[in-house]
Amino acid sequence: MPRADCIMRHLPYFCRGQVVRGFGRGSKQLGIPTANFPEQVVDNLPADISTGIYYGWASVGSGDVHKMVVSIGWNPYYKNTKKSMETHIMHIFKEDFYGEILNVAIVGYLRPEKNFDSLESLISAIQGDIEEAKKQLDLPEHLKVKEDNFFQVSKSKIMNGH
Ligand SMILES: Cc1cc2nc3c(=O)[nH]c(=O)nc-3n(C[C@H](O)[C@H](O)[C@H](O)COP(=O)(O)O)c2cc1C
Ligand SMILES: Nc1ncnc2c1ncn2[C@@H]1O[C@H](COP(=O)(O)OP(=O)(O)O)[C@@H](O)[C@H]1O
Ligand SMILES: [Mg+2]
Repeated sequence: MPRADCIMRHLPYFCRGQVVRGFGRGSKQLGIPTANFPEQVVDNLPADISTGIYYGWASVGSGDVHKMVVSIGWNPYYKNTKKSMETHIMHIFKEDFYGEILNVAIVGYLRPEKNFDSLESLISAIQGDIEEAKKQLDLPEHLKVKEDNFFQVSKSKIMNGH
C-alpha cells in the first residue's frame, strides 16, 4: 500500500491533551510557538501514523476553533531523542496556555520531517507549511471538520463543570 494511504486511513484523527513545556525553542528561536503534548498522548498515537507534518483544526479549552499545523516526530534539525507532537495554531493568543486542554483534529498530511542546514531554511519550510495548510483548510471537505461534534463536546464538558 502506498505510504500516503497508510497515513490517510487515520484521518481525520482527533485527540486532546494538556499543553506541557517543551524546549522553549518554538517561539524563542523560530518565532513560531508550538503547543507540546505530553509523552503519554504521543505514545498513544496509532502505531502506523507516520511521523511528519500535518494540518488541521485546534481549539484551546472551550475556545474558538482555528487552523493549525502539527509536527509529529523527532525534529531531525534538533536531533531530539524523544518523539514529540507540537501544534502551531494560526491565531494570536493574548497569553500562553500551558496546562490547558488542547483539542486537535488532524485532517491532512503535508510532508515528512526533514533536516536543514540552517535555522533560516527550517523557518521558511515551516512558513511554507503554514501557507499550504491555510489553503487546504478552505476546501469544503476540511471545513466541515471544524464543525465536528468533537469541538462542541469540549465546550459543553467544560461548561458543565462550572
Ligand atoms: C509546521 C512545522 C513543521 C516542522 N518541520 C520540521 C522539520 O522538518 N524538521 C525539524 O527538525 N523540525 C521541524 N519542526 C519542529 C521545530 O523544530 C520545533 O517546533 C521546534 O524545535 C520547537 O520545539 P519546542 O516546542 O520543543 O521548543 C516543525 C514544526 C512545525 C510547527
Ligand atoms: N499560536 C500559538 N500556537 C501555539 N502555541 C502558542 C501560540 N501562542 C502562544 N502559544 C504558547 O506558546 C507555547 C509554546 O511555545 P514554545 O516556544 O514552542 O515553547 P515549548 O518548548 O515550551 O513548547 C505554547 O505552549 C502556548 O502556551
Ligand atoms: Mg513547543
